Amino acid sequence: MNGIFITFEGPDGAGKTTQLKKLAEELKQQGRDVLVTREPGGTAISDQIRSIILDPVNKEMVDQAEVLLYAASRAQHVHQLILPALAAGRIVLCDRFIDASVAYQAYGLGVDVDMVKAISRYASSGLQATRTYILDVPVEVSLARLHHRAAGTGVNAQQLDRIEQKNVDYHSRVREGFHQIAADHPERVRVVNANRNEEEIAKDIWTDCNRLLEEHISG
Ligand SMILES: Nc1ncnc2c1ncn2[C@@H]1O[C@H](COP(=O)(O)OP(=O)(O)OP(=O)(O)O)[C@@H](O)[C@H]1O
Ligand SMILES: Cc1cn([C@H]2C[C@H](O)[C@@H](COP(=O)(O)O)O2)c(=O)[nH]c1=O
Repeated sequence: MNGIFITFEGPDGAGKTTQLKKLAEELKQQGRDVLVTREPGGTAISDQIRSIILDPVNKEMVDQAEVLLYAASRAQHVHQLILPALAAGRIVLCDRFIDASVAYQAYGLGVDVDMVKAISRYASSGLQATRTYILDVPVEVSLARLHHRAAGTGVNAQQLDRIEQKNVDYHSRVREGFHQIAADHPERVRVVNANRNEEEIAKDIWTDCNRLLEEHISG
């Protein structure tokens, strides 16, 4: 694996996609070969699984099915898209990865953490991110951003996806999960205060990413 795998994590509406796009633009301006992708999704099969997972109609989905569907989507994504891109030396920027399963399914739903990690490891054949940016904001802020974005596109609260519609307690547990992940993996994870304006956040990520790229080249 010659490429670099960078993931963006954080609660729904924290601003991950906004920051991922900004970083992708900066890297492309440097002439780097960048692949932007997301989970669940990234391939045709993974996107079909995404539709099932997030469809608000599927309210009766049991926790086991949810864990396995995210893992199935990830398995296809990793093997069909991410690993070949990394083997070709590309920089892969992924909107969510295994940490999301740990935060949402383990901490959010209460599924056993080691079980979620083991299933994720199997799905991804042990692939780990080189660097993970966790965008951290209070839950009220991320949910307000989410609703504001939805309103801007004419989407009402009932039309939010199945996970976004979960209650504040659930989203608070997810945020705690991300904090625990950061504490467990200080070498890989950078927590970014996302309760600031977009440019300040982007500057911090860019500074860290540049350092990472230099280490990668010299190492
Ligand atoms: N720093 C910021 N300050 C205020 N608003 C922001 C900031 N960053 C992003 N937003 C806005 O918040 C909304 C959510 O941003 P974005 O889609 O990037 O979040 P996300 O974390 O990718 O969401 P999701 O979890 O649903 O994928 C958008 O309307 C975006 O324009
Ligand atoms: C990978 C992954 C994602 N989720 C959740 C997190 C979000 O609520 C949705 C994805 O929607 P987004 O708008 O693309 O962020 O799915 C999860 O619960 N578990 C996972 O492994």
